[in-house]
Amino acid sequence: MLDDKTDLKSILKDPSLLATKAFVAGEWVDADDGTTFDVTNPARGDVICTVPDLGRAETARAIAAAEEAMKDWAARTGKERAQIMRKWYDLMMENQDDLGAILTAEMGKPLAEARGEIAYGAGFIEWFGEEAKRVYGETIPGHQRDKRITVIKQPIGVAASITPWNFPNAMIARKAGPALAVGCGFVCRPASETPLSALAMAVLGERAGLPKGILSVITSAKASDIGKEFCENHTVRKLTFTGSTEVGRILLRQAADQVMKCSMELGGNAPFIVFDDADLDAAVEGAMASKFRNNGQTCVCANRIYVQSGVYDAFAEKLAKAVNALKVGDGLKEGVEAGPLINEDAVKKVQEHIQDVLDHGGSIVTGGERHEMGGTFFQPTVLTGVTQEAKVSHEETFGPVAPLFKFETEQEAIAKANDTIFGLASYFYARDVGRITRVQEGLEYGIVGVNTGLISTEVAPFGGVKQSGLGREGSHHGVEDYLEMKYICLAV
Ligand SMILES: NC(=O)C1=CN([C@@H]2O[C@H](COP(=O)(O)OP(=O)(O)OC[C@H]3O[C@@H](n4cnc5c(N)ncnc54)[C@H](OP(=O)(O)O)[C@@H]3O)[C@@H](O)[C@H]2O)C=CC1
Ligand SMILES: O=C(O)CCCC(=O)O
Repeated sequence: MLDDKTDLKSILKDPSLLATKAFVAGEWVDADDGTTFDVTNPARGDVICTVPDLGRAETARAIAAAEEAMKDWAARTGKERAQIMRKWYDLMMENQDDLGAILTAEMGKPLAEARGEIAYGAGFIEWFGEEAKRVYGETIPGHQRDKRITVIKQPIGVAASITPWNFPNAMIARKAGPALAVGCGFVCRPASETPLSALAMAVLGERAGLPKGILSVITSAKASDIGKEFCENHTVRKLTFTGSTEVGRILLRQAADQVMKCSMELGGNAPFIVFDDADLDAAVEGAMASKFRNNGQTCVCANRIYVQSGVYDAFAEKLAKAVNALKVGDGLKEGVEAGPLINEDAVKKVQEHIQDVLDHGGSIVTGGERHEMGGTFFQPTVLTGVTQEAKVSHEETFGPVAPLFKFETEQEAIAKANDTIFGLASYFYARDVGRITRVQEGLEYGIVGVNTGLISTEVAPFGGVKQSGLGREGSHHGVEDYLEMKYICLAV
């Protein structure tokens, strides 16, 4: 275990996984101009290491190399690609502890969660490697006697990704997985806060036998330059992004100039509804999992908790008890369940949302302040008496704040849950089968968790409706975003 003075490298079983150069066109490189930027540990505030600050020129080289490497990669059989991806999956799982420690150090989530993310991320590599063998086409009865119609699916071309800091491994894995599986080249630009997990994945990808140039990792401090290169470079055929709706809109506008295909996994504002016939203990367990996973910093975290009036007080009391039991601290230390927030801006947003609830007549049941550990640690918080006028009912808090709204009827709960521009994940707890059916059908969301707070898995299609995004990631549907359909009409 890392004590406060030990450096990260010294606790890794394989210190070579802590790569500090960028991976471009199959080479480990510095920036052309030699510049670097710091990667810091949000729990301690200290610098872990520096990485190269690449720009558009290096990104263009990575894109060109991906195009070149694709010629052979796409020509291989699905099974050949699958074998390399399986090896990559195995290496990720064999190195789960080290990858987890690197992830915790740069991002802050507790080690157990970080190891869980490695398994989750590796799962996408395994799943999509298997799918490589199942990129099926179609035959369609001809429209004239002498016509034969077939539909084949081909890799879309070079795919580029931009991903956030909250899942430094899994968000890349669920984009790289389908792209590489179907034969695309892949260039990723990890968040500037968390480049180390991406580089460690590339180390293992190289060991697994991914061909030179098929995968590049662009470390950079300034995202907008790399985003522009991705959108303006004519070799890139696909942009896949996870992050805020605001940045998603910018990228969609930029990508429009060359009519680039885009997948967008954007912000959420997940409602979590507890009906009066719910198993309350199960609902509290689900709310803890959904709300406090990654310290509230996921796009599928419960953001608004609606509780029916008959069980409101009992639920609030049980939830506050569970929240008070959470152990906050440095994620690299044993038993910690909630780490720091990613940065000071995140703390300010949490404070603003809490103050706004108080200004609208709500109250704090527990938490509400910076944690005594200082830095960006924040007390897990429960708020009651929250109304639709509060900011938290319209904006993602992205922090450990559980705001409880009261409602009376099923129709009211559905209407309030849908009263948002977002439509990613939603959750509800109930036992009446008629109610369960009506509510799951009535929620305008891409994902509905019924009597569960955990919905993430590589085997299901993850994605949102409304302004939460475009496309689906995971499941057999996940490869479609990286394929083009070609219709062939043969006269015989
Ligand atoms: N849907 C989701 O999964 C996520 C949602 N969010 C939401 O967004 C809020 C802000 O978080 P934040 O991390 O700043 O999210 P952003 O959307 O700003 O960042 C996500 C990624 O996009 C990059 N980026 C930022 N601006 C541009 C640009 N102009 N062109 C190209 N890439 C860009 C970032 O780079 P860099 O790291 O260098 O800034 C990062 O890699 C959160 O509080 C949360 O509400 C955040 C993360 C994930
Ligand atoms: O917050 C996000 O970026 C979405 C990932 C969460 C998940 O896959 O469960």
